[in-house]
Amino acid sequence: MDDATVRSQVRIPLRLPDGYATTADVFSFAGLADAGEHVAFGLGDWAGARARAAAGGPAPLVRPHSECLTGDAFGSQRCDCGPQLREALERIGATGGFVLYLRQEGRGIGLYAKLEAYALQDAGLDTYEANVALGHGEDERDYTVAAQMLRALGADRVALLTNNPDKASQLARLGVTVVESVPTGVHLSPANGRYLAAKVRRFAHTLHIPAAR
Ligand SMILES: Nc1nc2c(ncn2[C@@H]2O[C@H](COP(=O)(O)OP(=O)(O)OP(=O)(O)O)[C@@H](O)[C@H]2O)c(=O)[nH]1
Ligand SMILES: [Zn+2]
Repeated sequence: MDDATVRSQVRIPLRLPDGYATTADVFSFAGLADAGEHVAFGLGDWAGARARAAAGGPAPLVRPHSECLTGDAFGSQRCDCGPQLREALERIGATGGFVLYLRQEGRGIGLYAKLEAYALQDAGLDTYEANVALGHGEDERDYTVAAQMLRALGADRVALLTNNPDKASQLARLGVTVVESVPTGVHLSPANGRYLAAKVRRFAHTLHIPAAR
């Protein structure tokens, strides 16, 4: 795996629709393994958290978040992406760390294919079967760029904010020291129950979904 470098760093004040406000240092990169414009958001005292980790202290909290236009920007209820991103900004802001915003829309198949996969789910397939019916893998994400970004940021010993064991195992294989995986909250909506259940059943996500009443 080749090294990437930080290409630019700029400060952006953030205010979310619910009023939550914070400031992020947003990083771009040169030399990433694919052509995506992946960005890292340094939140809270990320520099202090990084320095403490380098001195053998606790590892900074990092969320590798795969892009979901419908959920992250438009509040789609079909998934849990928007609330997970919101949760990550606040939790990582409190402790200092990074959100890696990975341009892996639709678990790597792209936005148009994800919308087609939604239509197949409306016809009865689960989220993974729908990908396969479209000729894709169940989950096409490769986290090489996430490992490159962490190395470029000087933060390759991390606590991961995720329920997805594949993120932790791929990053560990890529040389990142994953001290622990910290689960996110469960963000159930009227329309995402089957989707969350499929993630638990098929890909061993560490989500404890309350039983339906
Ligand atoms: N193909 C496909 N992609 C989906 C569907 N629903 C959501 N996604 C995508 O799945 C990805 C979810 O990303 P994350 O929230 O980072 O990852 P995760 O695997 O759920 O793991 P966590 O870290 O626990 O949230 C995004 O890229 C979404 O666009 C779906 O039904 N089909
Ligand atoms: Zn989503």
